[in-house]
Amino acid sequence: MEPIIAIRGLRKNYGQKQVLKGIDLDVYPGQIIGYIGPNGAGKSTTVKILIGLLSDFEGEVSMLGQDLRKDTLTVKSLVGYVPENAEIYEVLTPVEYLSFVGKLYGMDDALIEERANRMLQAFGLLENKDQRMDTFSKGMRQKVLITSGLLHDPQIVVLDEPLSGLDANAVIIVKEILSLLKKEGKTIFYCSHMMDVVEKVSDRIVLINEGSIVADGTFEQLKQAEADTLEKIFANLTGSQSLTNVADAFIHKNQP
Ligand SMILES: Nc1ncnc2c1ncn2[C@@H]1O[C@H](COP(=O)(O)OP(=O)(O)OP(=O)(O)O)[C@@H](O)[C@H]1O
Repeated sequence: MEPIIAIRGLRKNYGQKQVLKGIDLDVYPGQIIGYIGPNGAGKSTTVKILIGLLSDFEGEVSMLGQDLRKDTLTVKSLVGYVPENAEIYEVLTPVEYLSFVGKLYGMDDALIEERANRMLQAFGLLENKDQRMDTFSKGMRQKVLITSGLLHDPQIVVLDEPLSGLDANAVIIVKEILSLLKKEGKTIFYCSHMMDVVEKVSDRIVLINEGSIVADGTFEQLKQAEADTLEKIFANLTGSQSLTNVADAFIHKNQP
């Protein structure tokens, strides 16, 4: 099977700082990849490259067989992106915002309305659909962002910490949405710090540390190689010192 996302020798620098140090990764159609790593590991940088927001990288990235550098527009039309936070146009209502997003993807009005209503209803936001979003809570805005990322029925869905601000019920809905998308054959690239969710929804976990992949496999494979929970696996492979000692040093003055 051909990979739907193929990343070869991906490097990215910000000034002198090398943030991605040669990432090689093949993602196959229908996989849910949990892309995890400590703060500053390079997850969002990878995501920004995949969705075509950053183009000054070294290496090769192809999505759906298209070279990202040569055909950014096609790739963008087939990929859905759900960010953690976005500059959402707060003076708009969800209906206005989603209609704007849908039109950018070339969708017709009837399809936008049908899909937007269905998704907003699932999130319990239908009664707020004509309300300006500057009156919304963080979680309500996040639900609109998730809806806008999935509105055009993309083949690949890239999510960067999408559960930020969501209540427990919405988290359950999003987890369910991810497994339904998988059943439809969509490919999901999911970045998160919520280890319990990653453990449950991902069928492959890729752990990145300081710009390099340090583990790649199913949760079962990582468990056999490292430890019995994803939290422990994460700590084993990325913690430079005992995390308990770090907490202790944070709270207590060093004893002479
Ligand atoms: N625009 C930028 N200019 C300079 N440095 C940047 C920029 N964006 C990110 N970096 C640096 O690149 C490194 C990787 O950042 P990135 O946002 O990809 O990490 P991350 O794994 O997503 O982290 P987090 O879990 O905290 O979101 C960090 O050291 C960060 O300071």
